[in-house]
Amino acid sequence: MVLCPVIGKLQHKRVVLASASPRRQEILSNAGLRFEVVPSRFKEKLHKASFATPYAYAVETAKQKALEVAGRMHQKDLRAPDVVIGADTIVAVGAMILEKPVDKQDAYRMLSRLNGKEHSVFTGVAIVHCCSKDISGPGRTLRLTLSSWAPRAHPTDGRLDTEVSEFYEETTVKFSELSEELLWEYINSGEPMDKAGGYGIQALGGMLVEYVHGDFLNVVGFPLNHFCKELARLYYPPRPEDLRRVRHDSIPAVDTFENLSDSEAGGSDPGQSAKGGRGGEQVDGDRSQAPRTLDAALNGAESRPPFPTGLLELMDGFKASKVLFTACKLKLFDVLKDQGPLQAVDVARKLSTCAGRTEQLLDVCAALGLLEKTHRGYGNTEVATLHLVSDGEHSLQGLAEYNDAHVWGVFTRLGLAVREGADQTRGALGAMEEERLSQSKELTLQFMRAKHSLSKLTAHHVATAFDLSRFASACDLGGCTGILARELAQEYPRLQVTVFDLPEVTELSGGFQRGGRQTERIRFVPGDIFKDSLPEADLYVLSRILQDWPDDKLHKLLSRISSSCKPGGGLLVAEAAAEEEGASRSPRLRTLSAGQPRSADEHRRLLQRHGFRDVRVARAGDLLCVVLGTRAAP
Ligand SMILES: O=c1[nH]cc([C@@H]2O[C@H](COP(=O)(O)OP(=O)(O)OP(=O)(O)O)[C@@H](O)[C@H]2O)c(=O)[nH]1
Repeated sequence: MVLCPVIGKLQHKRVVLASASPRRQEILSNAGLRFEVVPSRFKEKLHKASFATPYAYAVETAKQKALEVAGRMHQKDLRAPDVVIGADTIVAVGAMILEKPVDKQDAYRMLSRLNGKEHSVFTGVAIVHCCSKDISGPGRTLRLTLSSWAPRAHPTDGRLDTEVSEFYEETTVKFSELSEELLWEYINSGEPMDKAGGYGIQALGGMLVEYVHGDFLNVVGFPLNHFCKELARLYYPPRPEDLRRVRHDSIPAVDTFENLSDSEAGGSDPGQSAKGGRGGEQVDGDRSQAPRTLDAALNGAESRPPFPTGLLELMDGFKASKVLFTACKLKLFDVLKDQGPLQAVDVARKLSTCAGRTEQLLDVCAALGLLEKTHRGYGNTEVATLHLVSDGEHSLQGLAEYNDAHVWGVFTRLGLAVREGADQTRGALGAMEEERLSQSKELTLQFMRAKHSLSKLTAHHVATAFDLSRFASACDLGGCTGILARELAQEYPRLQVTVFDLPEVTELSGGFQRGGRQTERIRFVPGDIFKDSLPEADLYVLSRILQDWPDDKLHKLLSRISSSCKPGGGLLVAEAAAEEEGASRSPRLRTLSAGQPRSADEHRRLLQRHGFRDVRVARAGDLLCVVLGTRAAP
C-alpha cells in the first residue's frame, strides 16, 4: 500500500471529519489529510440489542454521525462537502458494549469489567461521498445509493445523494490485574471520561495494558491503516477484467451496493444481499444497473468509460503551477514563515495586495497543500517551510521563479515550435537555453538559482550512487554553481574537483559558495563543453545535461569526453530516470526536460558506443538514474 497517493486522492476534495475526538483529528492530520472538523450531533443512542454484533453497532453509529453532518451542511448552504468521515469506537467484553463512561462510578464499573481480561476494541468507520444535486435536472447520470436520512431533509430544489462506504477494525487488548487503589487513582486522573471503555491507551491508560493485538491507532479512535486500504479500494478501482473475476468470486460487493439484483450480486439467494441492509434505499429503480464500485457509481454504469479524473487534473495543472509561482513571487511563504499564521487581510497588507484576491490565492494554496488554514489564519505547511521559503536550506524558490519567468513563456510557444518543426528533441528547454544565452546577467542568475535548488536535492544521491574513491580528480561538466562538486569533495576527501561551465556562469558562481574545507579542492574553469578543450580529470561528470540536447550534440559531447578521458578513467552520468525504472511518482519533474528520459539500457548502450566498458547503473533518490562507465583502452 502506498500511503501518500491514497491520502492525496482526497487532496482536492472538501473533506469533513464528523468527529469531536481530538485523537481522530490528530491521527488524520498526522497522516497528511486536510479536512475541516464538524462534530456530529447524532445522539449515540441506537438500540444495541438490535445489532447482531458489537461492530455492527459501531459501524452504524459511525455512519449516522457522518450522514448527520453531511445532511446538516447540505441543508445549510445546499453544498455538502465531497467527503464526510465518521467514526465510532467501542469496547466489547463478550456481547457487552462499553462506550464513554457517564461518571466516575460508570468508569469504575467499566474498568472493573476489563480488569485482568482480554477485550475487543472496535472502531466503525463510514466514508460518505456526497453529491448535492438537483434531482429534476437534466442529464443526471449519477445513480447513487440514497441514504435513509439525508435526501428527505431538504425540501424541494436540491437534494443530497450519498454513497457510504463503511468498515470496522478490531483490536484485542488485555488489561493486567489491577488493584482497586490503582483503578481509583486512574479514574481520579480524569482521563477515562471521554474515552470508550473508560481508558486512554495512548496516555496513562497505557500502564494498565498487558498486551495489544492489532492496530494500536484503532484503540485510540481511528484505524488509519484500514482507512487507507479502503481509500485505495475506492479510488483505485479494479480494472474491468478484475471486476469480471470478482463477480465470479465470493468477494462481497461494496457495502453501499449490497442490495444488488441476483445477477449483479452473483449470489443465488436474492434475500442474502438485502439482509445487511446498511446501504439504505436506491434512488433509481433499475437495480440490475446499480454500480458496484465508487468509480462505476460516479459514471452511472459500468458500460460508461471511466471518469477521466487524471485528464481533468491535467487540464487544470497549469493553474496550480501559476498559483504556486505567484505565491513564491509575492514571497508569501517568507511572510508566513516569519509572521504567520496570519489572517488574509493581514497577508494582503504585508504584501500590498488586494485583500479579496489575496484571500482567494491563500485558499487555493491551502487546497493545494501549501498552506494550512486554521482559525488563527493561514500558515505554511511543512512542505512550504522546507521548500518554498527563499532562504531555506532545501528551498526550491529559485526553480519556481525561473519556471515562472521563463519556462512558462517558452511553453506557451510550444504549438508554434511543433508547427514550425523546431528541434523536437531539445523542445522547450532548447529554446529556453538559447534564450538564456542571449539574455541578461539577471536571467543567468535566475537560471543558476533554479539549477542550484534542484541540484541540492539530488547532489548527495549522485555523489554516493557509486564508490568513486578510486578517482583522484573529477570534472563536473556544466557543473553550474558547483553544488555537486561540493558534495563530491565532501564525500571523497582526496578528490580534486573542477567545475567547467560557460564563462558567464562561472563568473557568477562565487555568490553560491558557502566556504568550508572542501572548497580548497574545488576550482571553477570557464569554457564551453562543445568547443573548448575539457580540463584533465580521472572522472568526468555529466549531471542532468544530456537530456537537454539533441542526438547530434549529445554524441558530439560524449565523443569529446571519450577522447579526453584516459583509459581506466570514468564517466558518471546522472539523468532523469525513465518511467519503467520506478520514477513514476515524479512525472511532472521529469517533464522539466523536454527530452524523453532514457532507460538504463539506453544509457548503457550510449556509454558503450563511446568507448566505455563495465557500465553500471544505479538509482539515485526518487528522480535520477546514475550510470558509471570506465574508459576502455582505445
Ligand atoms: O484508548 C483509547 N480509547 C478510546 C479513546 C477515545 O474514545 C472516544 C470514543 O468515543 P466516540 O467514538 O463516541 O468518539 P467521540 O469522542 O465521542 O467523538 P465523536 O465526534 O466521534 O462522537 C474517542 O474520542 C477516542 O479517541 C481514546 O482516546 N483512547
